[in-house]
Amino acid sequence: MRLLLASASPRRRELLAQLGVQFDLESADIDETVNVGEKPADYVLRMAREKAAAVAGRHTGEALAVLAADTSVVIEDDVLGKPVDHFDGLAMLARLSGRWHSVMTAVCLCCEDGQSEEILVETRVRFGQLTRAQCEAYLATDEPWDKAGGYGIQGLAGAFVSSIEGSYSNVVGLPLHETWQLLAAAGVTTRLERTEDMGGSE
Ligand SMILES: Cc1cn([C@H]2C[C@H](O)[C@@H](COP(=O)(O)OP(=O)(O)OP(=O)(O)O)O2)c(=O)[nH]c1=O
Repeated sequence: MRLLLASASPRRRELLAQLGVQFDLESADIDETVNVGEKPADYVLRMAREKAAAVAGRHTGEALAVLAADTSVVIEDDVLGKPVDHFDGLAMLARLSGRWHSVMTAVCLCCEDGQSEEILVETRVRFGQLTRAQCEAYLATDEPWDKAGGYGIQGLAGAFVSSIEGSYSNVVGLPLHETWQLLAAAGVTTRLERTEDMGGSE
């Protein structure tokens, strides 16, 4: 079955490729506004579902599965999306400094029969105490702007992280273990289900 990744995120593309699965890319353009009173977990699940549905809707009747995901940084039940400007980015880093927060990624897989499966994965992340100068130095790079919470654990901001509990790939945008399980349950084979190359490496 053909697999489409409904994403413009280079991180998601790289993570899905890590599973050794064949896929094509098509980005979904949806409204990412948080509804009034909406819980963070409900929000990320809705976003992943809407991204998958937007792309699946362009391919009705075709034999394919659509995978989409959404990642948000959550602190005190507030969803931190991508910073809109310097002050927003500074406020986010100041809020995360010296504290634990959650990174939630929801993954939705829409199959050709109209069925969809969703998962929500939460990783706890703690930042060490950051000075204003360190935050400013980070904001002077191009890392924060396309990332939830205004940081990328896979880049310079990896140095901000003093502890992590849970999946690392989930923070980067796609929880590999859970996505593998979701794909396998839907019959989408990854490199880990193929045995034809085994046995020749002694
Ligand atoms: C917290 C964190 C987020 N991120 C990224 C993952 C996501 O790409 C982005 C969160 O925004 P998303 O809206 O989840 O994704 P996106 O807009 O980049 O891509 P698309 O919707 O097309 O799939 O933040 C990191 O790369 N590293 C991190 O440490």
